[in-house]
Amino acid sequence: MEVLMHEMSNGQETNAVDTKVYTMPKQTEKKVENAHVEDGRCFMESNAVDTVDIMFENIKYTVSLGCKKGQKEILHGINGRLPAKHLIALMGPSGAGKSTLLDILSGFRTTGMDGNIYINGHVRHLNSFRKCSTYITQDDRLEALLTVAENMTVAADLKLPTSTPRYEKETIIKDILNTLGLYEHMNTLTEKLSGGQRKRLSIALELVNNPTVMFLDEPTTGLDSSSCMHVVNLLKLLARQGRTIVCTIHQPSASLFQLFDLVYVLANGECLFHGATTQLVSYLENVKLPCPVYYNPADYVIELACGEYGDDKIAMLISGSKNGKSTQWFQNADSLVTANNLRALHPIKKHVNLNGKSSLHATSLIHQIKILIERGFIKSKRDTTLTYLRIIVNIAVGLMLGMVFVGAGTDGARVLDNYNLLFSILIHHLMTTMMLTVVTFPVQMSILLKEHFNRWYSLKAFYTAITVIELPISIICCLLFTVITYLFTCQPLEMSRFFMFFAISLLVVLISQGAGLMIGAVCNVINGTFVGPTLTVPLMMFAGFGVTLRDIPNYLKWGTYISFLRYGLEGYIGAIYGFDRPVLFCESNENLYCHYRYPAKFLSDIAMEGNQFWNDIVALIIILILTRCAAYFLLKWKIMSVR
Ligand SMILES: Nc1ncnc2c1ncn2[C@@H]1O[C@H](COP(=O)(O)OP(=O)(O)OP(=O)(O)O)[C@@H](O)[C@H]1O
Repeated sequence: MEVLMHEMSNGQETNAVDTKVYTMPKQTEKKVENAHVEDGRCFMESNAVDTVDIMFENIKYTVSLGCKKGQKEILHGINGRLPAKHLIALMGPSGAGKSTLLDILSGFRTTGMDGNIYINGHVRHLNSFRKCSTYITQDDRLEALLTVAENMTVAADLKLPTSTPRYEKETIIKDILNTLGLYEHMNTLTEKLSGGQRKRLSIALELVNNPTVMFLDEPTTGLDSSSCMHVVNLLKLLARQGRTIVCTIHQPSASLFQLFDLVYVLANGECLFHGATTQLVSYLENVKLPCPVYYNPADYVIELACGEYGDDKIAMLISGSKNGKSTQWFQNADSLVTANNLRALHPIKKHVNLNGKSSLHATSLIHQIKILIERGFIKSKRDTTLTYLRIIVNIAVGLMLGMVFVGAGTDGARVLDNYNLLFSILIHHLMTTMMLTVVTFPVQMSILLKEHFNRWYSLKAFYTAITVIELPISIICCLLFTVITYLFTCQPLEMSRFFMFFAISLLVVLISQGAGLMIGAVCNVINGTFVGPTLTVPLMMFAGFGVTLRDIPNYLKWGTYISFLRYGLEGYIGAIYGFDRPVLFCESNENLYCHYRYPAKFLSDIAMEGNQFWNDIVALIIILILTRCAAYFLLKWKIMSVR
């Protein structure tokens, strides 16, 4: 990995292309409480950082409020400067626009945005910027069933080039965990970590590829004061190492506030103050709104921003900061590097392909799939709900159906019972698989959004991996269920019929998963649990449940062609009663009239043909491909739409 290193010594920066060991300046090291810095060295000593200075000008952000409701401007032409090696706080009351600004600066949101963002004096090129930046969301979107070390290894395997030797990856992981005080929790499952540890793990994961710019949305929310100090101290340490660190924060205590180098105060999408934390009190005096003695300036400025002292005060602050344009209140305002000088210091590297998307990820598609599959299998092994419960439910329901419909498969007098059984089997496969996906996918979706944005892997890799991971467990559950119901209910003991039956079941399971993914990609859990079962009713009707296919009105016939349950049912009927099945033995009423002794009679009554099996298989395969493709494109759309 070819990177430029900025060696720092006591705040002075010199460019160096070598990989010299960076020793923390003793003063800084002392200040950073609890930071685990081994022998005064830190993990990024060999992963040099090219510093990034961010400027933004006249940023406006507008959202559409929906059909005929017009638009709403959330950010109103704000400006600012986020210099390298600074820890910057975005502050403001709830709804001020902090998260929106963070999303825009990080490139997470692009639609509806107007204005200019410059990176080291150059107009921001989003893909290039994303390569050197990372976004840590407020909620910790972590793989709960992996240990800290496993999570870190996955991150290293995905975010570092495949050419990086294993020992180097391990050294990086160890150093990061040491620095963030997580080394002793390496083998702890992530779900067992405390809130503060989880927050630190979120940061640790994103540090693996040594990003130059870090955006953090409320990293201290939900933490006690000591954990808050710990996290912010760590961020300060990381900033001192050459990074630009921007985080939103609600209302910091005085001690927490003074840890930040710069603060950017927002109210109603406008800037009230942009400058050094140490300058806030002077600024307030300057605009004739002096901070009361013994008052936390952070609290006071938030009260002003909330309008507690009148809206005219907000207007005074906006004009005092020139809506963020003024850099007068920076610590060394005169020594700020101009845009021209920044451009000269950081010329665009000739080898950088600004239009290329190919190098957005550090590893190849195949490698990403491999790592994600490995991660998926570890999760499946540990997830008793998803894996063991699925197996148990399939065995239990299989046994129940088997006992209720025992012997129905051979008895000519119970053909209708058997027909109901086949329907029940279809509904079981549909509901258990689809609803499981609908309920569990949103959790995966939130992790996907974070990891995909932070360039861990492509959507193709994620989608391929989840498809592959599901396959073995789906096959096992489906096989167990099929064997139990097939044997208990005495379906024809012919290998070919059994496998035909199993093939139909498996295809229905896989299609139901695809349908669950489609719903899960678009809906949240609540909407999904409503939409899923609601959609099954027409699917059942079009399959011939309660109404024979012949009796469905012509204008609704199209439904029978798209209902995969129809092909499933027809396939089952073909496997059980088709292919010239001999005359059935009427066990329960041997001496009486047995209406469906001849399978052909039954097929004619339900308006199905017994020889359609292969057509049904082809139709199911086509529907499977279509649902899987649709789920992929819906996921892609979802990812784009949240931005
Ligand atoms: N898509 C949207 N549609 C309508 N309004 C939106 C949308 N996104 C954000 N807003 C509004 O923009 C304003 C700023 O939201 P934002 O989440 O940035 O605030 P915030 O300062 O981060 O608040 P908090 O601290 O409570 O998270 C809020 O009033 C919010 O309701």
